[in-house]
Amino acid sequence: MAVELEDLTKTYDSGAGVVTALDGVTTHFAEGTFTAVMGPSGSGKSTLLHCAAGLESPSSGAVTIAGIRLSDLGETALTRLRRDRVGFVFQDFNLVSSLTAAQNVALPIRLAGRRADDALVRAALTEVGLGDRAGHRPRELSGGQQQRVAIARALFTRPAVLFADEPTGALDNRTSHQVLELLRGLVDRHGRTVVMVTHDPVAAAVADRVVLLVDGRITDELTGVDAAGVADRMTALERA
Ligand SMILES: Nc1ncnc2c1ncn2[C@@H]1O[C@H](COP(=O)(O)OP(=O)(O)OP(=O)(O)O)[C@@H](O)[C@H]1O
Repeated sequence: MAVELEDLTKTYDSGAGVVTALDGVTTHFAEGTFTAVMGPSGSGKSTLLHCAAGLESPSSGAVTIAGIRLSDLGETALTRLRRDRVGFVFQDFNLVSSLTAAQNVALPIRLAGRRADDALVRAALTEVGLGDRAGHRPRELSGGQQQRVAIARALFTRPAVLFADEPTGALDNRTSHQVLELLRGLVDRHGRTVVMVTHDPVAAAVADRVVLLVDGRITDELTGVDAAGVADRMTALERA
């Protein structure tokens, strides 16, 4: 199993009182599968992704990535696991504007004090269809191409799972489609594991499974549905 979540809770104690962002989430993400996480605004989607990726620690419950229980790790081991076993992409790409695509892909490895092999960097860019853009800086690339560089960077260490928080949120329909096709292909052809938060039923329908979150709880799971089916379910949820 790539990722297992066991009775996860997460509460935030802000000035205005305690907010329960996750309220007993148990699920798993199998290797070589593509899962979409959907739900109304504030339902806990980003919190779920951050806890599952080890970016935030849950208030209770357990996260296991590739058989390693995160709560068993000290700070150094957790940092290493996050760097080597977890990939993360964001809505706004988070590339360094002064660096080329190749340098962006190599950056996490270099920050870890290691050398990134040029041929491997080029292979990572080729895997996302950008083998000929290695020397381009982000401003010389389209939004979709920038997101593909971010995906190449996230996958460079061959992580057990790629988490994506609204990866197509800043892209137009056509470019979104290309990024979703890429993610689908990474799962189908390379056996990667992808977990993606999205608001878009069209994006969710590309996944194998759609997990629906409401008020920090998983209320439903859909498989084999098209975009209209996902949209209908979301509309029903919002009316409920
Ligand atoms: N750092 C924080 N401090 C306090 N409350 C927080 C914090 N992060 C999230 N929350 C609260 O936890 C709940 C879940 O937030 P989360 O961002 O996970 O939802 P979401 O489903 O990703 O929302 P959206 O679709 O709007 O991005 C919300 O009520 C939010 O206000």
